[in-house]
Amino acid sequence: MRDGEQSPGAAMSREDKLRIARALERLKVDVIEAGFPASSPGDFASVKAVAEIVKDSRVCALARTGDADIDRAAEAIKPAVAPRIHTFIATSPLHMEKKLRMTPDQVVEAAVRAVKRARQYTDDVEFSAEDAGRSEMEFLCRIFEAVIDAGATTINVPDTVGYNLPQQFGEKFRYLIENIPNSDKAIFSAHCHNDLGLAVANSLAAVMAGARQVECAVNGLGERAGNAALEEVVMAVRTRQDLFPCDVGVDTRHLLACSKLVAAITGFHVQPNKAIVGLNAFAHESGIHQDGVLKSRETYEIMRAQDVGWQDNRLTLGKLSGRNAFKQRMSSLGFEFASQEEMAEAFRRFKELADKKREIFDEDLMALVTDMDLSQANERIKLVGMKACAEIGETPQATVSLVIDGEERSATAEGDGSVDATFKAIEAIVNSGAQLQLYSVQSITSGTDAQGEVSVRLARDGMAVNGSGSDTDIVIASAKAYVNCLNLVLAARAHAAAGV
Ligand SMILES: CC(=O)SCCNC(=O)CCNC(=O)[C@H](O)C(C)(C)COP(=O)(O)OP(=O)(O)OC[C@H]1O[C@@H](n2cnc3c(N)ncnc32)[C@H](O)[C@@H]1OP(=O)(O)O
Ligand SMILES: CC(C)C(=O)C(=O)O
Repeated sequence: MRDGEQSPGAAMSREDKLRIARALERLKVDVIEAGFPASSPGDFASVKAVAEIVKDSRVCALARTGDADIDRAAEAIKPAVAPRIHTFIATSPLHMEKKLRMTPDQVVEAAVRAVKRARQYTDDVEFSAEDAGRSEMEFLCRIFEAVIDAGATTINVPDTVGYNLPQQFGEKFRYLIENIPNSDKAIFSAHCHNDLGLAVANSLAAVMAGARQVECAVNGLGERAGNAALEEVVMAVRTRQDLFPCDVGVDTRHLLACSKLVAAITGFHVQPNKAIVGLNAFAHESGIHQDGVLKSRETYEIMRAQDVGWQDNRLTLGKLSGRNAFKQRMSSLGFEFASQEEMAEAFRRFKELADKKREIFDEDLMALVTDMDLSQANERIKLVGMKACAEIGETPQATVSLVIDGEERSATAEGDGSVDATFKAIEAIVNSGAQLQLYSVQSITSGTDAQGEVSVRLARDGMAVNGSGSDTDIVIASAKAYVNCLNLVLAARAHAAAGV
């Protein structure tokens, strides 16, 4: 949480940190580094609040080597069941000379003094040699031996600027553990940054070489290009138990929920192709893969989607998909083909459509097999008026007027926000019984006058329908998308009723 928050733009309030701390505890992480209490009164209060509520994980606070930082950290974590102080100082020639303006001897002295002071507050003290990735090995051995003697129980080796390569980083751990006389009295830890995209690989190399703590962040957040992604480190160790000499205690079924919470709080959304928690991490688009997965999941999946919190894997349909996936999806929508010829003809038309359209939705498939062109579907419902009010301290309200088959009807409803109130007002008129499965807004261009494009997915009777609407006002765009979806649902239902 501490380094994750160092992502530019990801600063978190006390309430945000509490929500994330609860999620991390549910995930069963061993240590939550909650913040840097000396950095501000607000962060001090956040760390203290986290220390007060977390019971099952250690709660750690970061501090520079100065007395004031250590004392502030100690005060913040005092309420914790298992408090840890993490103190650090830079050890690379560049940092010592240019940033700290200290000699190596002064750095060792400051480190030892800080660890001893921290030990007066807790017997769980971590020491980090900042920029260890560019530090001299002999100096690292010297300072680590000294701080272990002073009482440090965890020795962290940060690749602060993400400069190392996996083999090299692993070698460093091997060298340190073998050459520091008292290395057996501390747990060695890796803290890797992702400047070269190697944070996870370097962390894993460190574990192979003897590290037993990995400092990581959900979704790989952190200073600059971020830290090692927690979910990737955890699943690599869990999935390759044949190679790792240790396991992790994390309850992986909460990984996705935790990732979503962190994304929602920080506003840093996860890219679709992100390992483990990206939307496409368990989605198969191409025919050969889909066929394999349908026959035996393991052909193209090394992990189970359910084990990291997804409901299931997904077979998406597009121009690269094959007959088996197409047939399976049609069957799940309730269509069984009467003959091979009928199936071949439907598949031919599916491919034709897929060449034109990037994503194929369920209603496109319905249209294919029922010969109806949903894009031309009659608009039985028309949005002719709407008003939405949102005032601070008042419940949002919306009034919507629709013309349905020529007859105008209006309704007013309240909701959790203007969009929710609008959807409720529409439902008060049409009473469709459909479930809202997805709502997303995207701005088509930048600027506050940009058009908002809203996508809505409604599901009914096992069929999902996607509608969209755009407007410079996102509440109106939302109403248009919902009505568009309802028209598609009605068209599909009418077709089904007509037995087409
Ligand atoms: C690698 C990492 O991620 S380390 C963690 C980084 N996180 C942060 O910096 C977030 C919190 N930081 C802050 O809020 C502020 O930087 C503070 C409160 C810590 C310090 O603020 P300021 O007193 O205004 O100092 P400023 O940030 O300008 O400079 C840092 C000072 O700390 C010193 N310093 C840096 N690391 C250490 C250390 N480990 N031990 C002792 N002093 C240190 C620097 O040399 C510099 O000292 P100087 O002012 O004598 O030149
Ligand atoms: C304080 C240390 C562990 C750190 O964040 C870094 O070196 O990147």
